[in-house]
Amino acid sequence: MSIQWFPGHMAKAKREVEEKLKLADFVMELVDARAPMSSQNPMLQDVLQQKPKMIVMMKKDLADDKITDKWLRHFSDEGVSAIAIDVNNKADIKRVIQTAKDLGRAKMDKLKEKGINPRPARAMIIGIPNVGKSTLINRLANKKIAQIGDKPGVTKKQQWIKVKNDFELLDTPGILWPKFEDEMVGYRLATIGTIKDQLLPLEDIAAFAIKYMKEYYPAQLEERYGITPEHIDMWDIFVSIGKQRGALESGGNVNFEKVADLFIHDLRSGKLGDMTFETPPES
Ligand SMILES: Nc1nc2c(ncn2[C@@H]2O[C@H](COP(=O)(O)OP(=O)(O)OP(=O)(O)O)[C@@H](O)[C@H]2O)c(=O)[nH]1
Repeated sequence: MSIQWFPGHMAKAKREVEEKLKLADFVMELVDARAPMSSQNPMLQDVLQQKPKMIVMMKKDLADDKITDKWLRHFSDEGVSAIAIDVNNKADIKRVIQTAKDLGRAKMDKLKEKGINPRPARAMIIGIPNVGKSTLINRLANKKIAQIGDKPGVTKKQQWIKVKNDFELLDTPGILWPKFEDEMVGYRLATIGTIKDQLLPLEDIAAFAIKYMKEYYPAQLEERYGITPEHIDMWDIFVSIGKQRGALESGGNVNFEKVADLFIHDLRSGKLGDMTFETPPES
């Protein structure tokens, strides 16, 4: 199944981002550390044109550290400065500020060479829904500015916030929607809770994630649900989880929807451990 956004919505979001971008010297592109490529927006590159950008891999506390390191090497090989952060870690926020300051300074030095008076560099945060844009803006601003929600699509409507004396940040982020030409992108984003659950059937999302875990994180599946490599059949796996966790209907049959719901809840809340659902192309 492929997911379609309304083309009108996407075009409007792109126009809005392009408008705001005119004001910014550089961009912080936020991606989810658990699916760093799928949570990038393919349109961003042509929207950005020549603007410098840094990538901030959000939610690293929920991702697999080994794969996060691989992604950081991948972005570095591509010549993009990237950092991985847990938004609730103060040292990580300092690293965001330092990386942004360096990127901004490079841009301002170029202006100085052209004889233009230096001023604080201006940054804008861009990312797909629910990636953590508002939370990061608030941490950088050191106060509550943007609306935060744990459901996609909460950020609404700007001024410049001074981030220490290092740079200025636009108080509203740019939202670009993910694109699902590859249905795997849709499944990865649904698994980590970035797209609305209504877009794909929950049982399909759970089946996708269980299959991925069987291949890459079998120990975590076994530890919580007793699912071993002998469990080959997805039906069998759902029944096992359902019986073990009491996801039953009144007649004692396993309720598949409940199983999918509790599994996805366990996964998103980190109860199944830290995981990443996408590896860099070369690995
Ligand atoms: N564990 C963890 N959670 C995070 C991190 N960053 C953000 N979150 C959570 O992710 C959820 C979404 O964050 P928001 O800041 O609302 O995301 P947004 O990108 O502004 O979302 P929209 O308004 O939908 O565009 C919230 O529940 C945050 O607490 C992080 O580094 N680690």
